[in-house]
Amino acid sequence: MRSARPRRAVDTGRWPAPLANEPVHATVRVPGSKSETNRALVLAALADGPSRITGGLDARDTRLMRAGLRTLGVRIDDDGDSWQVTPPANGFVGSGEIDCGLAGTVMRFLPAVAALGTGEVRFTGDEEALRRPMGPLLDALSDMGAGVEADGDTLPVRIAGRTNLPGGPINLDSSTSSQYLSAVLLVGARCADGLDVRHVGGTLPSRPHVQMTVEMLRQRGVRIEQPEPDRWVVHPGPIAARDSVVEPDLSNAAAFLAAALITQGQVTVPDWPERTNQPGDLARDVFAAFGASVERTADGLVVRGGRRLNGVDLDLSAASELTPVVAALAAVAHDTSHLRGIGHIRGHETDRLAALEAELNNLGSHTRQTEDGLVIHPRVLHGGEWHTYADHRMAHAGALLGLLVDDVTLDEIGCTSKTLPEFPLLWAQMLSDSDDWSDGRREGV
Ligand SMILES: O=C(O)C1=C[C@@H](OP(=O)(O)O)[C@@H](O)[C@H](O)C1
Ligand SMILES: C=C(OP(=O)(O)O)C(=O)O
Repeated sequence: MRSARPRRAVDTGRWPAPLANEPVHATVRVPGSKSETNRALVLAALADGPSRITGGLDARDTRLMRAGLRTLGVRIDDDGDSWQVTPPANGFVGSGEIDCGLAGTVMRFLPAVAALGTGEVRFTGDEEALRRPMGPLLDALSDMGAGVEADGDTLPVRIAGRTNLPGGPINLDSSTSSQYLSAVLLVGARCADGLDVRHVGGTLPSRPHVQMTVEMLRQRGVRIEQPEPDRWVVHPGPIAARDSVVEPDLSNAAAFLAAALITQGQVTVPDWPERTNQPGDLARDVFAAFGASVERTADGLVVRGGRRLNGVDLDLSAASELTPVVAALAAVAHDTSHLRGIGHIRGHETDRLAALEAELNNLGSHTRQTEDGLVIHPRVLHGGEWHTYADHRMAHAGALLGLLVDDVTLDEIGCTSKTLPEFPLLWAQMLSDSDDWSDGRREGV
């Protein structure tokens, strides 16, 4: 049954970033994790029966995932806050085109699913998506026995599936994105010979995301071993259907928590999980390094900004999604910051190292790219246009600086719909809660 839930209006176009008149004091509840939602959808589609997903994120990336799975023959019934996913009775029946938008999880995970089906599927996406790397995944799928046709190492690609995809031993260089590795792990159990995959090449980024894949597979009865740090063995067998509840998106939460640091205020995010594989959880350590107080309470995770923001020296390889928000904080800190281990984010929604260098410097910062990161020398910033490059996290970074710096305007806010269509609304609510809090405080004095 489809819900009659009204569609949210999505803000698009230019967006003057609101200035914080007071330290931000707010509680912000963020919707479900993109990474967990899209894994839960894929695993439900691969499972041996119907599964229900509750609290899944409803945003562009997860809509594209649902649309793509439907193209492959999966039935998804949307019932308000939860979705019932029914795998196709006779295997995936792909013939047609799947739009990946700008979603890394869609463009990497679904070709692996299509490799198990009959027919040929064409994958395409936004203009920016056509620059994101795919080569190592395409080589891996071909080594596993799928038919792969592409002009180069990027979208568009055609995948011709096989119902008895062999799988077996493969080498895969996942140093430019952990998503290739997650993609093959997700389908490994459904291959005739299972999968024995070795990561070969430079450093594997985003290890918590790989661990998220492994644990979600294990929760569904898949036998998966890691005999060496960079080798995973997935035994062939069914993936058990399982109902699941999605955690809040901690990387999206980080943008709101960072508002406490930049304004010396306090932000609470309810339902912060005790234990999680989301790399956004590393924001707790990152914010502490900047000098904030970070505390788990019965109300959620509470972050309080300190009197000054320290410069930081951080390897963000495990949690590179946090880079734009961290870079924004670093730009207004007291000392120079070094962000390392994030060369691969040149292949994210945009080249994030180049984008951050250009946009921070445009506001008066002294920021420079290195081979694998950024060096950010704080300066007094001034207003200006902040280009978002269709990148939701660039928008978060611009909004954050706009709290402190007068006259920052984002050229396009609609890109936040990728993982958080309600970003402008939640940001405005956070500020109006803060005004209420400071009015109450004044009255109370
Ligand atoms: O598997 C996932 O859900 C993700 C893995 C990471 O990709 P990279 O390894 O390409 O950084 C992360 O940045 C992305 O936002 C989501
Ligand atoms: C890199 C990101 O997204 P994607 O899933 O498209 O790779 C991100 O959300 O920061």
